Amino acid sequence: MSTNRERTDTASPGETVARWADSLSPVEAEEVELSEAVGRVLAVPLVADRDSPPLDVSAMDGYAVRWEDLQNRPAVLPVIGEARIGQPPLELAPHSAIRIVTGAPVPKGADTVLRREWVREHGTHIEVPAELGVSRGQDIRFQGENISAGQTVVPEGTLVTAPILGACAGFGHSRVRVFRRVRVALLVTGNELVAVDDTVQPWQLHDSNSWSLRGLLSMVPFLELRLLQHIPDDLDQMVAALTGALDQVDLVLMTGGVSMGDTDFVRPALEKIGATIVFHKLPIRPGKPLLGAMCHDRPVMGLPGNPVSVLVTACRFAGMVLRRLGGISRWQPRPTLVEVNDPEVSNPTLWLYRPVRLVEQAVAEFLPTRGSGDLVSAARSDGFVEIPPNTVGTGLRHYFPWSLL
Ligand SMILES: Nc1nc2c(c(=O)[nH]1)N[C@H]1C(S)=C(S)[C@@H](COP(=O)(O)OP(=O)(O)OC[C@H]3O[C@@H](n4cnc5c(N)ncnc54)[C@H](O)[C@@H]3O)O[C@H]1N2
Ligand code: MOO
Repeated sequence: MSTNRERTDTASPGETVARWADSLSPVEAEEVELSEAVGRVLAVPLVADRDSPPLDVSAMDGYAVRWEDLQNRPAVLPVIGEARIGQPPLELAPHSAIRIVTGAPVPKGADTVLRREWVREHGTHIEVPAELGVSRGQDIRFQGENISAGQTVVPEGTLVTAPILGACAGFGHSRVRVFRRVRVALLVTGNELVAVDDTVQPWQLHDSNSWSLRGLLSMVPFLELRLLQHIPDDLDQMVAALTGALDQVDLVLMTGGVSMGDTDFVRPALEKIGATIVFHKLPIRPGKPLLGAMCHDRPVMGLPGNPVSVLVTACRFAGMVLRRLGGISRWQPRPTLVEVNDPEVSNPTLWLYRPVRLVEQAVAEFLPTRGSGDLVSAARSDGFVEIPPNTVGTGLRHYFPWSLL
């Protein structure tokens, strides 16, 4: 009997979720102060307000000269002035030099800068040695050589990094249009769960999934965890919690209760409130019962409750949905390749996700693991690799760190 009876196409699990993510729209945009912009996602391109550099400037401390005045060497040129940083350009008369500092505007008429260590300095004049090789334009940063006014520095959909924040300031943008933060609800299901600071009986578990997910979510600067709720395995309570959450957020993440047990109420609860199930059960291990649904126009993801399944499905699949909602244009994963030495023959039908530790650049080793309940092996790992069906032996695999970004 097929264990994947609901799957009708041959798309890989990554493609199935990517298609869904692609069908979603990013959240609305808002304008924020530059001081609030790092880690947010640009909703408009960052455009240069003027040329960069805005005029020709010196790249070195030295002397601004005319290249043609250097043609008979040794050349002796009187120093007729000093070009300072933050002051408008001076004018260079023929057969003379102007002392200049790094970043100062190149005087009108000058086309070359001589570094001071290349010439003999005599206070009122400089001597340019015969043996010096200088090209026209030497050590000048030309107006607009980085970018011209009106051109795009980075497109919309880019996460604002430190250099982008700097570029915003450099181009005079004191306020930035970004996508508003993605609002997320985390609904953790299970009667067996107790809080981390509660007494735990042998048949109970401390809720670790909400903490694993909070760890991942807290590293995403463009989201806001609006709601975190523990729900018992009860259909009515799950319906009520889901309905409440959907009113407040852009994405609902649920853990547990999504498999075949009689008390696995995630799917029945979603169906009861009119959700469309986009997929349920993907050919992956761990995390096979993963569920994606649309409810009240909002995506809901049911992550299988086992602790490693939650982490893997969040990083590999929920991350795509989150990045898409957040407005990131390159929301598809961009995993690096690592070499692994796989002692096993992989599964003929399932995509496997195995915790690994990076041992050197682009090389990873598998950690012993007892499967999807083994949070210890995940805690000792740096991330995981994806092993497609029927992939055997040593080779390059896609590596995903424990991250939603
Ligand atoms: N008959 C079948 N049974 C199961 C199948 C199947 O295909 N047929 N799939 C298995 C797979 S694979 C997974 S994964 C699990 C996922 O099931 P659920 O999403 O319904 O998860 P639960 O049953 O609620 O929990 C599974 C496991 O994880 C522990 N858990 C749950 N939540 C937390 C939490 N917040 N913190 C720590 N630990 C948690 C829970 O106690 C269970 O031990 O289903 C298999 N069964
Ligand atoms: O897919 Mo489950 O996560 O194997 O235990």
